[in-house]
Amino acid sequence: MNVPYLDQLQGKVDHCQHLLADFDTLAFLPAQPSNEAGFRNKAKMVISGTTAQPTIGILDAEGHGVDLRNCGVIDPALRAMFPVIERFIRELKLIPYDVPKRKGELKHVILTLSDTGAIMVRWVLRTKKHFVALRSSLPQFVEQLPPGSVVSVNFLPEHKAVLEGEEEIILTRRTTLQFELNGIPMHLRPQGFFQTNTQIAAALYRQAAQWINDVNPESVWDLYSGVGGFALHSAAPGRAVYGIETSSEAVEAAKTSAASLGLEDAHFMAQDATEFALNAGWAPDAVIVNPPRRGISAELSQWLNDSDVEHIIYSSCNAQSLARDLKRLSNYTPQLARVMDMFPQTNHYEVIVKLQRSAA
Ligand SMILES: C[S@@+](CC[C@H](N)C(=O)[O-])C[C@H]1O[C@@H](n2cnc3c(N)ncnc32)[C@H](O)[C@@H]1O
Repeated sequence: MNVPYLDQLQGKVDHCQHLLADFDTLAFLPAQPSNEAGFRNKAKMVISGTTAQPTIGILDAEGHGVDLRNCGVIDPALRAMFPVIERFIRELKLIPYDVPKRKGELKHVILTLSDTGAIMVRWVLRTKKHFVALRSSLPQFVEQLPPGSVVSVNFLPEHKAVLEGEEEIILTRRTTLQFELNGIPMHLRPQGFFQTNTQIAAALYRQAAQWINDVNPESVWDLYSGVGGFALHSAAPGRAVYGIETSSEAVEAAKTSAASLGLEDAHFMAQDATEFALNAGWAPDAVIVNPPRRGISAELSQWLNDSDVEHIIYSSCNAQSLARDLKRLSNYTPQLARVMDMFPQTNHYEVIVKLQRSAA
């Protein structure tokens, strides 16, 4: 922060070029800039303090609440929700969880904003104590939300430094937050992953779709597919697309999008990406991978390296694991890369790389 935006962006390009310097075939396209403020479509807020005076933000080193309602990277439409959240905490007498004392009920509020303006609000509670109050006040709460919004309650009974638990109850009749990126409808269920910067997510999917269409494969695997952004953008008549993702919630959301687009040759499966590839018994013409920060497994790199896959698109949020994985993909030539600034005001960025199998 406090670094002029274009200097931030250049710093990320320099960092990425440095990490990928061994690949002398690689050309960098101009980086994709983002809005430098208000770009985050997700606010993961810790609730602390008291019922009368809750803090909405993060915890300090001693576990006490620090208010971050005015954080400039959060979309203003989400920031506008914080007074509503505060009012409901007071009116329903919700007791914020006190981390040092391990007491209280309301741990977090997780908000996601769609490009349509609709919001998903997830209340993360320790126990069911406040559940009835939240459910009974749903009509009044929904009145404060934009049309198309979704409200749920998540239970995190353990005293753990994680954001959410496994059990989730959706309170609204609507169960998915709907986005529309590049004209493609996408659905997000409460526990599915969605890229945190909608503007850059749309640019990322456009870039991948352009590279896929340039080489026009008959079959594409989208590994680590989340709610299906890459697969849905890669679909075309005469082309089969397969999205593989461990979160069954995300897979269900991707299937809903594919059905609404009438895509008959788009298939989404809840499975480990490595297991899927190693047991598929066939290889597609192109593979897109977009793994978590740890990158792809050594087994998946090995399988890809020995496969008949002609093109790989690797979208990474960690250029360090990307550099390691590109080294393992020694039978492929990295051709093009583009830094996509998913996370302005931080050192983080997304980078997308196009590879082609090297001539034998
Ligand atoms: C960086 S996100 C990318 C999601 C998606 N491609 C998108 O654009 O939103 C990584 C995804 O990988 C999923 N994931 C994590 N480990 C996995 C594994 N072993 N096999 C398949 N998917 C996995 C996560 O649930 C998450 O949705």
